[in-house]
Formats: sequence, C-alpha cells, structure tokens
Amino acid sequence: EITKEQQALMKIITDAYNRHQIPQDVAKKLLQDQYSAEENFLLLTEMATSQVQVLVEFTKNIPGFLSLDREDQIALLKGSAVEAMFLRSAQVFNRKTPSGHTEVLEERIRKSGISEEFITPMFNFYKSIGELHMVQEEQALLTTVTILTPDRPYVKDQQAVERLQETILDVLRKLCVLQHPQEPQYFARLLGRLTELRTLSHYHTEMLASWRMNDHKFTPLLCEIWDVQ
Ligand SMILES: CC(C)c1onc(-c2c(Cl)cccc2Cl)c1COc1ccc(-c2ccc3nc(C(=O)O)ccc3c2)cc1
Repeated sequence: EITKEQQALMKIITDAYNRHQIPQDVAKKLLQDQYSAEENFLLLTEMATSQVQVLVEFTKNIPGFLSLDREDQIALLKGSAVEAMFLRSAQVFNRKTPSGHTEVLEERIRKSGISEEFITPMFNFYKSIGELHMVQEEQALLTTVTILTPDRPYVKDQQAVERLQETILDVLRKLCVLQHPQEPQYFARLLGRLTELRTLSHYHTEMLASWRMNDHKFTPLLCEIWDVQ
C-alpha cells in the first residue's frame, strides 16, 4: 500500500536521520568523571549545541524543505529544535544496546539545575516514547513531522509547510499500519506524543529562564535558536 515514491521518500529521510548523529567524540564526553551541577550543565550545553548543528544538516535533507521560503525554514528550525532534541535524546534513553551514555546522560540531566517539576514530565515522556518501540523509520518520520509543523511562530506560508507535513504524515500512517498490525491505534498514539512534546517545549522555556536567573551561559548557536541573551 506504500507507493514506490513513498518508499523512496522514507529511505531518503531515514538515511539522513541515521547519517546525522552527534559525533562520537562529543557523545563520549558524557563519560568523563566530573559530576558537579556546573560540569553537567556545560556538558549538556555542548550536547545540545552539537545536536542543533546535526538537526540543521538533517533538515536540509527533507525533500521540499529547501524550497520553502528562507525565513520560514529558520522559523521551523527555531520552533522545533527543542522538540526534535527531546525525540533524539529519547532514542538515546531507549536504545537496545546500552551505549553507556544512557545512564550518564540521565544522571547529568537530573543534576544540572533543572527543577524537579520539569524532570518528572521529562522522564515520563522518555518512558512513554520507549513504550512505543518505534522502528528507526518511524523515529525519522516523526522527527520530520515535528519539524514540518505549520503553526510555529512567524511562519508566513503555512500552507506550503502543511503540504509537506501531510506528505510525511501519509507515509508515517501507512508505515504504522505495516509495522504494528495488531495495534490499529498506534499511529494515533504516535501523534499523541507530539502533543506531549509541545507541553515539554513550554516547560523548556521556563527551564531556560531559571538557568539564566542563575547566570548560566549558553553558546551563540543556542542563543540564536532559543532567542535568549
Ligand atoms: C543547553 C542544555 C543545558 C540543554 O537545555 N535543554 C536541554 C534539553 C534537555 Cl536537558 C532534554 C531534552 C531536550 C533539551 Cl533541548 C539541554 C540538553 O539538551 C540535550 C540535547 C541532546 C542530547 C543528546 C543527543 C544525542 C545523543 N547521542 C548520543 C549517542 O551516543 O549517539 C549520546 C548522547 C546524546 C545526547 C543531550 C542533551
């Protein structure tokens, strides 16, 4: 039922998603042995900065994205970066092969100056993503659907973004039916995660504000994408 061109589209996006990962030498830094709140914040800032660079490169591979209005491309990246990073870090937490990064990443997030009121929903989200047992194609397409959200702030041509998103949603819906035949509502559950991501994105804005109150510094790229400083 998935057409040839939908297969091709899925392959392009999944290959790009797998190709664009945080460099292993950056990820390895999580394993170093300082665990102060300061050190954890600095490491997480480095992870996020590297992840944003990876995200920008991945987005260029989404068919049709570079044909969008240039300012809309920026608006989509700024509006979806946090959500895309929640999805990517969720995959790290729910990886089959324990890469050793999972425990240390959790430890560093829990001890980086984030207040408990955000830690709980954050790790509930990670758990709920894990329970979906997404295949890598679903992860790649779900991230793409998140990036191609038409109603981000400052997007001018929402219709153009909607057309692209609908194309991806159609493939994702068919893939879910194929991958989870015993669970007809699986696609709906996936889309429910996108709603949870929006909530986390709002929490994130408050997380940033509280870090800034304690005079935490971000990198120029993160300041740019999150409109801080
Ligand atoms: C600026 C920092 C402090 C920040 O602010 N909010 C969040 C934040 C938080 Cl704390 C949670 C969710 C989203 C955001 Cl933006 C963060 C840290 O964001 C992260 C982004 C990505 C990763 C990440 C991504 C991929 C990885 N891949 C591997 C691998 O082995 O391939 C290993 C580690 C990885 C780490 C970790 C934290």
